[in-house]
Amino acid sequence: MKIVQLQMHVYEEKEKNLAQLGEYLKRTAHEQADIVTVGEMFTCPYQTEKFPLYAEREGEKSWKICSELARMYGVYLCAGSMPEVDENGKIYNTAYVFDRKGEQIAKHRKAHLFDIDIENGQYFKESETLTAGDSSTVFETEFGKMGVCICFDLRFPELSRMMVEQGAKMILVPAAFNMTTGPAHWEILFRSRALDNQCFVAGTSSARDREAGYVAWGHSLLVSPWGDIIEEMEEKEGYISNEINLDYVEKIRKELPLLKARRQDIYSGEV
Ligand SMILES: NC(=O)CCC(=O)C(=O)O
Repeated sequence: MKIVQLQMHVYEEKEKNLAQLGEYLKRTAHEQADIVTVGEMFTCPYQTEKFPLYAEREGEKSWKICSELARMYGVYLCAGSMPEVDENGKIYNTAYVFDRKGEQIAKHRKAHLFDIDIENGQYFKESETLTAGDSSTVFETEFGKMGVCICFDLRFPELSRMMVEQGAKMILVPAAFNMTTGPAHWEILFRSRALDNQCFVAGTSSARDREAGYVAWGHSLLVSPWGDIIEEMEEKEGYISNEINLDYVEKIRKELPLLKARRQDIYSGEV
C-alpha cells in the first residue's frame, strides 16, 4: 500500500487550510496513495485560546470537506486532527478517518492532553481549553487494521499496546512536536513505539513556522516494524510518499516473537 504524508503549513484562516489540503491531494494524485495523513490541528493554529474559536461539531463544514476529498480522490484520509466541540460545549483534539467513499470509519479524541512547562523551553497547556478523550482507536482497511492516536498520546506505551492488541499493524500519528522536545525525543519515541509493538508508525507533523505562536518541529516520518526510519522529512512543507507492505509486520513478529514472549503473569503481580 502507498502512504502519503502531507506536512503542510498552518494558516490563520481555516478555509485556507482546508483549501490547501485539496491542493495537496490534487498535487499528489499521481502518487496513487491508498492512505493520506496530515498533521495535528491542521485547520487551526496550535494555540489553546484558538481551539474553541475554530471548533466545529462532527459532520460540520471541515468534516464535510475532508469526507468529500477522501471520496473525490478515493483514498483513506486520516484528517489529522482539528478542534471538535460536542453537544455540551466541550472541546476535543479530534482526528477523523474517512474511507475511500468518504464515510467516517474512525474518530479519535486525543486521550492525553499535552501540558508542559520546561524551564527556558516549551510551555503549553492543552488542558486550559481541551477535554481528553477516553478510548483507543482502531479501524479496518483492506490492508489490515490500523490505529490512530494524536501526538502526546504516543508517549504512553499502554495506548499503542492497546491498539496493537486490537490488531493494528500500523499506527497513524498526527502530531506537532516543538523545538524543545522535537530534537530530543521525536525520532527515538517513534522508533521505540515501532520496536515495542513491531508495527509501522507514521508521524505526520505540520511544517515549521518560526513566526507561529507554537513552532512545530516538522520532521514527519515513517518507521518500520524493525525500527528503521523509512523516510523522514526536514522542517519545510511538502510531502513524503512510501510503498509499504503490512505483511512485513507478520514477518518481523514471527522472526522475533516479542508479543508472544510477554510474561503477563508477572507484570501485573505485586512487587
Ligand atoms: N502536540 C503535542 O501533543 C506535542 C507533544 C510534544 O511535543 C511532546 O514532546 O510530547
